Amino acid sequence: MNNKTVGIVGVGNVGATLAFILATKNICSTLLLKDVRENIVQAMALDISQATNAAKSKTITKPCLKDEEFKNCDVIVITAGIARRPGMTRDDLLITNAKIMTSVMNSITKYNPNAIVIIVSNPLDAMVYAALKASNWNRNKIIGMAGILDSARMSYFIFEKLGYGQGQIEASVMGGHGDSMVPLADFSTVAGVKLNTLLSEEDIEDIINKTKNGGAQIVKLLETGSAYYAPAYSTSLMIEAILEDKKKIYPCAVMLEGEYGYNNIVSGVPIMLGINGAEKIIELDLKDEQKIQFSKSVSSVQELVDTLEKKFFEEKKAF
Ligand SMILES: NC(=O)c1ccc[n+]([C@@H]2O[C@H](COP(=O)([O-])OP(=O)(O)OC[C@H]3O[C@@H](n4cnc5c(N)ncnc54)[C@H](O)[C@@H]3O)[C@@H](O)[C@H]2O)c1
Ligand SMILES: O=C(O)C[C@H](O)C(=O)O
Repeated sequence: MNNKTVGIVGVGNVGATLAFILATKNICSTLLLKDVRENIVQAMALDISQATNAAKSKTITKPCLKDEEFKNCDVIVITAGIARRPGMTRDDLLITNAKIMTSVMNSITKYNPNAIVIIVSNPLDAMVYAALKASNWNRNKIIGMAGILDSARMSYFIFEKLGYGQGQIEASVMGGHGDSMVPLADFSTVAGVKLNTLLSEEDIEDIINKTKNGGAQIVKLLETGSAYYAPAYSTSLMIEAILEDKKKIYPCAVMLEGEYGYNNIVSGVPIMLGINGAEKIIELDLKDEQKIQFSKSVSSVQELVDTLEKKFFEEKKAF
């Protein structure tokens, strides 16, 4: 058993599901939970602790009602914020969640100077930007979860189309976690076999569109919120890679400083995840068409960041 502490801020659907995975799978020794809803955070800590005992896992889960109790975390996951409902895009959550993200970052940085922070709240790339801006922390320490989820969705849609290959599919998605994300069919394989060997162009196009629409599809069916099992599981993979210094390559949202030709903007790219967070950014050799799509995706995140800068950070400075 390691001696690691993971903290989760926001124990709604994604946060509570993630807590359940971490505690029952014995991924950390201590799990700290925080939420503005104090009864919920206590209920989740009790329920998850009892599940942990059923699982004979050693993780200790604690609710934190005060800022100073939520301390010395190795990894912190932020899922705090509102989720979209049918008819909304993730971008509609921008200002509400930026306020929440800024207040959460202000409250956690003081007591957790060594933490690596994983952002889940949407709109994802803009929230990573807001968290970096609120904390002034280095870019390796604040990383967004989305690429693993989007790639898992793409893998599922490939399986759905083929009817075989589950467990052998490696799909790849980069760019922002929005409608203009960039599923990379060329970099996706089934047991090493390229997609275009197995599927027609039309089928691949259909998989790409379904992947881009994967979150909205679940929002429409759920009616009251958005997906949480696949998001929580994807986040747990990032946590394991960091805590165990696995140096695994995953698509995650990070601040670009020259990579792919972009600066001061967050986007999803393959990175190496280890004990220091985002330890390396990998630059794929993209084709011209993929570069154009990536550039459109970056531009849509840039629009959100510009709105944040004008409507949120400028206004905050004025007070
Ligand atoms: N990056 C991704 O791929 C991905 C995937 C799924 C969900 N999301 C996003 O994650 C967020 C959470 O989704 P969810 O389904 O868990 O929503 P949810 O409504 O079930 O949970 C959100 C939780 O945040 C809490 N919260 C709100 N303000 C807070 C604050 N200031 N401090 C602490 N806690 C606070 C709420 O009380 C609630 O328990 C949403 O923004 C959603 O869009 C992102
Ligand atoms: O779709 C959403 O709003 C939640 C999340 O970003 C997802 O992709 O499931």
